[in-house]
Amino acid sequence: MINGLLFVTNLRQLTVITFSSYLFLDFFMVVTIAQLLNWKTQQRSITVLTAWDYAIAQILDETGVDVILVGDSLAMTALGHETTLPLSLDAMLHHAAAVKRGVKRALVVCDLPFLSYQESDQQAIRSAGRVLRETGVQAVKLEGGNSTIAQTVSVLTRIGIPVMGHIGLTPQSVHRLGYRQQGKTPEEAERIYQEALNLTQAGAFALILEHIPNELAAKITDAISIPTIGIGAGNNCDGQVLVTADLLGLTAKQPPFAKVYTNLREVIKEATENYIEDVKGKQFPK
Ligand SMILES: Nc1nc(=O)c2c([nH]1)NC[C@@H]1CN(c3ccc(C(=O)N[C@@H](CCC(=O)O)C(=O)O)cc3)CN21
Ligand SMILES: CC(C)C(=O)C(=O)O
Ligand SMILES: [Mg+2]
Repeated sequence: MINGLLFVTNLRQLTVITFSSYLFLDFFMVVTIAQLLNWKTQQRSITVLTAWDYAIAQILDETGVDVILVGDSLAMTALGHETTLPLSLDAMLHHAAAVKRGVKRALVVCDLPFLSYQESDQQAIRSAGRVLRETGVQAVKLEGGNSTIAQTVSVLTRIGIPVMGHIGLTPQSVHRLGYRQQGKTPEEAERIYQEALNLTQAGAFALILEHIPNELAAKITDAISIPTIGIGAGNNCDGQVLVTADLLGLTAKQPPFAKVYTNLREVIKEATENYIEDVKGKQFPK
């Protein structure tokens, strides 16, 4: 309101005000799937981060991040498993419900764990249905883009369950693919491109592109109407996702494409050492 009064003073200020009120509105608006599509057309980058519990989700939501993903990477980062495969649907529901309780603004998406959707469309409906009913999150994500997976996405979408796709490096296939970059040969790139079209056609509302060449991610982003969210897929996607445990430096080792913004392992160690010293030295409690 105060800014609105200021704009009459000169034209340069008007530009500043308009821009800042855009950010201001973004910050207080609850994020919807329709908004993600708008942001793609406006070329306003979509920010996505993972979360695994209430406290982290609440902190991330307060920053104004757009989408919070309850990623099955929590099997590795929070539960200590070697891969994402051991995570059960019940364990995922437990984490997703906690995350959702911490979120007021961001759109919350939950990964469907390994073998909670690949068996049949019926299994996918039951699993995705449980995720929505028992946790309150707004959408599910599943891995792959072949015709079978696209069919599953189509079935879920048609019964009203929003689905985010995930192609390129799909960690639930680690024993077949490893963690190498995907889509390096022209044949592989063409297959991944087709998968992006399949999933768009099937009704997915957005696509994760993981660990594929920049040019392939750019080509897919240009070709499809839904937002692409990259991780190790270059700077030409409609948004980016990072595993929050990597961003915070909670993980001992990160993928080559991750950016570590702070070292919480060190911060936690120092605080803990200070506590131990205080107790042993009778400095706490006073
Ligand atoms: N903490 C964490 N961050 C992630 O981004 C993440 C997970 N966990 N768990 C699930 C998957 C696994 N991811 C990974 C893990 C390792 C590489 C990696 O080290 N790639 C190397 C070597 C691959 C190889 O040959 O084995 C590369 O140069 O591509 C990539 C993605 C991404 N996802
Ligand atoms: C890295 C993101 C896309 C993910 O699927 C996860 O964290 O499980
Ligand atoms: Mg995942």
